[in-house]
Amino acid sequence: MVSVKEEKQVSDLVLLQAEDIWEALVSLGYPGAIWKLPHTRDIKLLISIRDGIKQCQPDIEKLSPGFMLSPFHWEETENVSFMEGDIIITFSETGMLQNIDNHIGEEHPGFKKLIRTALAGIGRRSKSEGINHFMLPGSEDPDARERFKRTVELAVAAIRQNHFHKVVLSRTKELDIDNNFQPITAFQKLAGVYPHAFVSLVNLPENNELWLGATPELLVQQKSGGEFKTMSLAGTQPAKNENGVVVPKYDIRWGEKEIEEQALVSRYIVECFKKIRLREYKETGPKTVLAGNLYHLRTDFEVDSHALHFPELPSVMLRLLHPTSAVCGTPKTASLRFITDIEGYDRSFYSGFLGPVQIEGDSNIFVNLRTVRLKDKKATFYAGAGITEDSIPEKEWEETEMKIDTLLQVITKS
Ligand SMILES: C=C(O[C@@H]1C=C(C(=O)O)C=C[C@H]1O)C(=O)O
Repeated sequence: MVSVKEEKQVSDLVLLQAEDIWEALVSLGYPGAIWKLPHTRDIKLLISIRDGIKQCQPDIEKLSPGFMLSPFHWEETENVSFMEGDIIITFSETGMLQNIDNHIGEEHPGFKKLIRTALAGIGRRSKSEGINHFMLPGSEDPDARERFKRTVELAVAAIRQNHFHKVVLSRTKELDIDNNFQPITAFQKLAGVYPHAFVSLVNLPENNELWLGATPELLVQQKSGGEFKTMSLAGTQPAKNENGVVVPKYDIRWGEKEIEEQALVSRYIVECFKKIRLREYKETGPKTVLAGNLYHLRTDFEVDSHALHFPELPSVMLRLLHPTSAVCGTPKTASLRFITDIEGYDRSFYSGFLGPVQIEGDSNIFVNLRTVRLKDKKATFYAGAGITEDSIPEKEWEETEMKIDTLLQVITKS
């Protein structure tokens, strides 16, 4: 028998918005992720109640519905972090609850606690206005720019000595977070502003951190109908002119450096296909694509994995692709060694991969770019730039600033 109180709870569920459930899962310490796929309207929220964050092999085609996450430093035989989709909730673009897919049953105490906490939070809903709550540091680390430029100079010298062809060097920018900053509000804002990106917010209670991002780069997509997709994305220039107006795509011209840099990523992907003797792929591009405040060059690669009777293609390719030369370099081993020795910090989940697996039969794994880690009242932004023989250190620094601005400009603007 359902009690009157419980009946009321069920009817109240429709009142719940994404932010109510997000706040509840964070306060209860459940791992979870909320995301919006490019070119879709729905927002999905996944909560892992029973097992916390598991470690497993990224066998995409064999996994149950969940959310996968890996740091940059990951080798093909290692496990990745995986959140089982105990509860998967769909919200409309405006945050209204549309569907609850509950894999643990209505009577599960964890589920009941989540709903009770979320319902109690309705009254405390945050306002989406005025989220300008990052505190810019009074004086930015004056050495950061010079340090980064020195690493670029070292990379260019190593390239000229033929140690490798390309390396992606990255850095961080750290800001203090005000107590009123709401990550979920920032997520909603990014999801509204960047329809072409994979926008996500991930709660990792074991690490006491959240990751928020709006990445333009797909690593591996596998649809239930057999469509497999990956892409090479590189080459960067600002999308707006000096007057703040977006320059139309057809007016964008690319220099030799960017064309070569992106071609190296495409070549790397083709090499991965060659390793598994896969010749039946469709290659489209390169074309100019908008990603927030930036333009990039992109080539799409598509395969029909059903026609090839190759169900394990997504996990085979994930293992071959990561880290691609869009975030690491070519050749892989030498550029990775250079990053480990010279970059001077731990990338953590930045330039790793993340995304939903087997949700309604589809898996969408992205490269974790344009991302910020929220931890201990500090926001750490991450960005990198592809270094080739022709790199100019000052321009590479500016590129990382622009990439950091993709998030910063949106989430600090009220
Ligand atoms: C490394 C990043 O971006 C990657 C590097 C790019 C480049 O070097 O031009 C462009 C897009 C991404 O593949 C980043 O956003 O931090």
